[in-house]
This record gives sequence, structure tokens and C-alpha cells, in this order.
Amino acid sequence: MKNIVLIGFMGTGKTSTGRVLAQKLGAAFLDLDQEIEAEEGMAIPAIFAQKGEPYFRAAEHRMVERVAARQNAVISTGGGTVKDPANVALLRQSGVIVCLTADVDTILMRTASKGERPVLDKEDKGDRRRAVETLIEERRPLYRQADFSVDTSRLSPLQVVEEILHYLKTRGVVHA
Ligand SMILES: Nc1ncnc2c1ncn2[C@@H]1O[C@H](COP(=O)(O)OP(=O)(O)OP(=O)(O)O)[C@@H](O)[C@H]1O
Ligand SMILES: O=C(O)C1=C[C@@H](O)[C@@H](O)[C@H](O)C1
Ligand SMILES: [Mg+2]
Repeated sequence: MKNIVLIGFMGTGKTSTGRVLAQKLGAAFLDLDQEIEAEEGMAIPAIFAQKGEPYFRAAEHRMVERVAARQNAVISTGGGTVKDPANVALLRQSGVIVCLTADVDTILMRTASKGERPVLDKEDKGDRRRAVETLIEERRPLYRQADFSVDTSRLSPLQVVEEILHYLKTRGVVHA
């Protein structure tokens, strides 16, 4: 099987949905953020705070090179992985790209816990909403590079997985 690569904004469910999808397919599950944390021995907010975003993006690119060399895996990316065109090219070569989306209110609700996502680290609620809106707009063309998209706003993770499986079966990527 080709890899199944999940892209999309923070809080769209790449990690939670990817894990369930991998279980259903009997495939390996690789979460880029978790792999980077293990490699660096640090949580992502600490990497951003102590080493800076450029350092994180370089580590992210090296991890993309590593996971894209695998097969039979569900790969959940980080929300900003698609900012580097070289990452998108590598992931595209390695498999099928599925984008998860959600509306702004849903994203704000799902990412409400503090201190986990440095690029959304804003004290004021209005600032946080504006940061999400601006970043989504900026990144929309990047997420649109996917082969297939699912709006997860009103779906459970299991329903999202069912939609992805239906697409993959229709395309002959996986068998029924
Ligand atoms: N379809 C869904 N319905 C309801 N809650 C969801 C759904 N998908 C994810 N969640 C919840 O939203 C939160 C964020 O999900 P998750 O960490 O999987 O997002 P992500 O896309 O991996 O984000 P990041 O880019 O920051 O890694 C989690 O608490 C998760 O349980
Ligand atoms: O959207 C982003 O830029 C990020 C999303 C997360 O998955 C992490 O990769 C990190 O917090 C950066
Ligand atoms: Mg994630």
C-alpha cells in the first residue's frame, strides 16, 4: 500500500483520525510531531521556545524525508508541514494526500488547551481567533494540493475515517 498522508490545519484531527485509520488498515501510524518530539527529546512548545521556529522547521523537513521513505504507513503531518514545497513533493511521491478541514469555531474549540500549539499562543480570545483566520487563509492554497478533502466539523473521528476509507476504496488505493 502507498502511504496515506493526512494534512490540514491544527485541530482538524490529523493525529486522532490518523491513529484510527492506521488501526483499521493494519498499517503503521507515524505522527510527524510525535516523531520530532521523540527525536529531539523535547516537546514542540519547548523546541519553539528554546531553539526557534526555523530550527523546528528544519527538524520537520528531515523527519518528512525519513517518513516519506516508508511504505504501508498512515502519516499524520503537523499543521505547518505543507509550508515547505519540498515536504509536499516528498509526501506526494510517497502516497495519497488527504486534507482534513474544519470551520474556525470548531478549530478554536479543539485547540483551546493552552501551551500546546506555539503558533496559536495568544492570551486574548480575539487575537487567537484572528490568528486562526489569518493562518487558514494563508495556508488554504497549500492544503488544496491534497487529492481529497474531508470537512470534519460535524463528523466524529470514526465518521471521518469511514469517509477516507470510502475514497481510498473507490480509487483502488486499498481493497474492500
Ligand atoms: N472529528 C472530531 N470530532 C470531535 N473532536 C475531534 C475530532 N477530531 C479531533 N478532535 C479533537 O480535537 C483535538 C485536536 O485533534 P488532533 O490533535 O487530532 O488535531 P491535529 O490535526 O493533529 O492538530 P495538530 O496540527 O495541532 O497536531 C483533540 O482533542 C481531538 O480529540
Ligand atoms: O500549524 C503549525 O504551524 C504547527 C502545527 C503543529 O502540528 C506543530 O507542528 C507545530 O505546533 C506547528
Ligand atoms: Mg497532530
